[in-house]
Amino acid sequence: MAKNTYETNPYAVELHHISKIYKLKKKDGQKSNDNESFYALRDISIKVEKGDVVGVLGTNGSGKSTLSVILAGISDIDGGEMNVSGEQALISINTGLNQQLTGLENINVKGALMGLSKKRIQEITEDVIEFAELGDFLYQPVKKYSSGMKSRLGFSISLALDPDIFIVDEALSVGDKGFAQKCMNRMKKLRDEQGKTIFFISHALPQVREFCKTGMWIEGGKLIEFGEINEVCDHYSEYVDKLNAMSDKEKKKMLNEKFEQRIIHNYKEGFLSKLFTKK
Ligand SMILES: Nc1ncnc2c1ncn2[C@@H]1O[C@H](COP(=O)(O)OP(=O)(O)OP(=O)(O)O)[C@@H](O)[C@H]1O
Repeated sequence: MAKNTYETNPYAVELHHISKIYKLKKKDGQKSNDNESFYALRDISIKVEKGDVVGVLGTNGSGKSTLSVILAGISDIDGGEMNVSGEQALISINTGLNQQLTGLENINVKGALMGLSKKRIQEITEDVIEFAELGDFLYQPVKKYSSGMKSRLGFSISLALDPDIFIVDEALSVGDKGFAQKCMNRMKKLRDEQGKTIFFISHALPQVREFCKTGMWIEGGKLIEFGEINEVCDHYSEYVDKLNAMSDKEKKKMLNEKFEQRIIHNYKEGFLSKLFTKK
């Protein structure tokens, strides 16, 4: 369903009514024919111009990571249409590294999977060695890495692969301050000197305001606002302040209501594709 178009298209990413559905585990006593599923994302449409830097906001469980794997082409959508112009790379805490392989082997596997030449893989390896600053840990299996070290490796590999579209999902939150700053400086260069398209998923609002041009706020799997970054951040902050002012009882009630609204009873495979996908 995801198309990759390289022609002179002003948009890096176009989402037309996309939805993502997860199956819910059966509750005790639930009948086997009561097929319940859950909207992780529902009917989201946006157009992101090439070179835009989009800050993705939303409270826990709102659907940001689900969106990141969809944008990266790792996860399929269940309805709607997605057009992507260019190569994408996801940088996240779960970086998709093979835990059994060493850091160096991971670079080789990634390069080989992408069909790169030996020479290109060698260049990428040198870039990763320089940027990640992992020293001899590169010869150790990734399962022996700390989460910050995995983030260093994942970030460095994605940078070296030089994609057109970066999707950065909370990746800086586990790195130490020095490395996070180094990554931020590099991302600013990608934005200002190379005109890369970046999706930046983060709960760090001051950083989002400073770095991004456009804001995308999702809540309960739905798109609430897509627009100028400071406006979207202001509205999102007001919402978070209101949530914080609620009593525990009110919060619980609201969370349960949000959850209920996302449930699809008697879900039938493929019904969304029929509803939303343009023929
Ligand atoms: N593989 C899965 N199977 C079932 N449900 C899932 C799966 N992955 C995510 N979900 C659910 O989908 C919803 C969206 O999750 P997602 O991880 O995208 O949220 P998020 O906005 O990234 O949250 P956070 O800020 O906590 O990282 C959540 O309710 C989550 O429980």
